[in-house]
Amino acid sequence: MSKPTTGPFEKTPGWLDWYAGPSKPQFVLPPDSVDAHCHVFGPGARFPYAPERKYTPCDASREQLFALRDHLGFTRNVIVQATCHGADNRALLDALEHSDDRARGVATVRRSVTDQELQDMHRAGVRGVRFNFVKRLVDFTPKDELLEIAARIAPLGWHVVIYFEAVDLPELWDFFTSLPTTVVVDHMGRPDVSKPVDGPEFELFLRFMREHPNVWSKVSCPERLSVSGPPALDGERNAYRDVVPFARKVVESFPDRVLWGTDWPHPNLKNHMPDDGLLVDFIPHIAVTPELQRKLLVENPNRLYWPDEIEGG
Ligand SMILES: O=C(O)/C=C(\CC(=O)C(=O)O)C(=O)O
Repeated sequence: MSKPTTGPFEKTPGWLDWYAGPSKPQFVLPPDSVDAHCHVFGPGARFPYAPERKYTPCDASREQLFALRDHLGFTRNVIVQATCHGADNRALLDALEHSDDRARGVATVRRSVTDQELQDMHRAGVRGVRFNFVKRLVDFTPKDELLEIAARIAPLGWHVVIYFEAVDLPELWDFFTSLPTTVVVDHMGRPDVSKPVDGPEFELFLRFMREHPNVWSKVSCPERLSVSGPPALDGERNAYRDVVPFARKVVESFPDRVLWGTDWPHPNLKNHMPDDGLLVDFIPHIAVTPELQRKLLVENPNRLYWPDEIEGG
């Protein structure tokens, strides 16, 4: 893979660039595996970062993303709009349009989006919108605006991706459970993994999934959630051990509603940048049988993002 660059923008101080030259995973991904959570950033010279952004990243182009996909052994990507591009989805759409139908997208839209724009996004491969509740990343959007958007994208067969911190789930519960679509949670609702896996905080998240069969979860981002590591660096193939019980619990409790993604290029990590090859080697620790691995990496994401290809779908 080529090396990270930055365009005309100045990166946020302390920004960690994505890892150039990741290792080859030891874990061989099953055929047709999908990296179901990743981003493109810019390049800023072509797709400027949004004025309202809370961070300025290092560029991460579609070519670099697709090179990583091939290097790791994935077949497809789900590219999620990141907040540094606000509701300007041009970089995302450009990536989808140049993916050979090997990528789908999750966009960010405002209530001002037109029906024509939604149709065009659908044609390009967008299949969902993301509602972000992480306060360091976005300004507050009123719930009535989000509900209006959800009602407009539901007839397209799209879903809603939600990103929030575990402590905020009680307050957001009624809103989340009123959404009319499939709801996909980013990174297991960001549990505090220094708390017990069978404690009340994570139990609330499990209850959220148990009681609401339309709720799915990405069991991604151990590098973001881990407190005690060890990091996926220097050949470590047993990384982020403190996250394993949480992700494994979700995979085993809801095998048909889980997704996994690299989260490349890993925005806003503060302490290290993982080697993405070693991150893939995290997967067999949380999906411990070939059947669970196939559901997580192949069947579930393809059912959600490429349903037309599934017989009878
Ligand atoms: O990439 C992620 O999933 C997580 C992010 C960034 C993000 O969501 C965004 O900018 O939209 C984070 O926790 O900073």
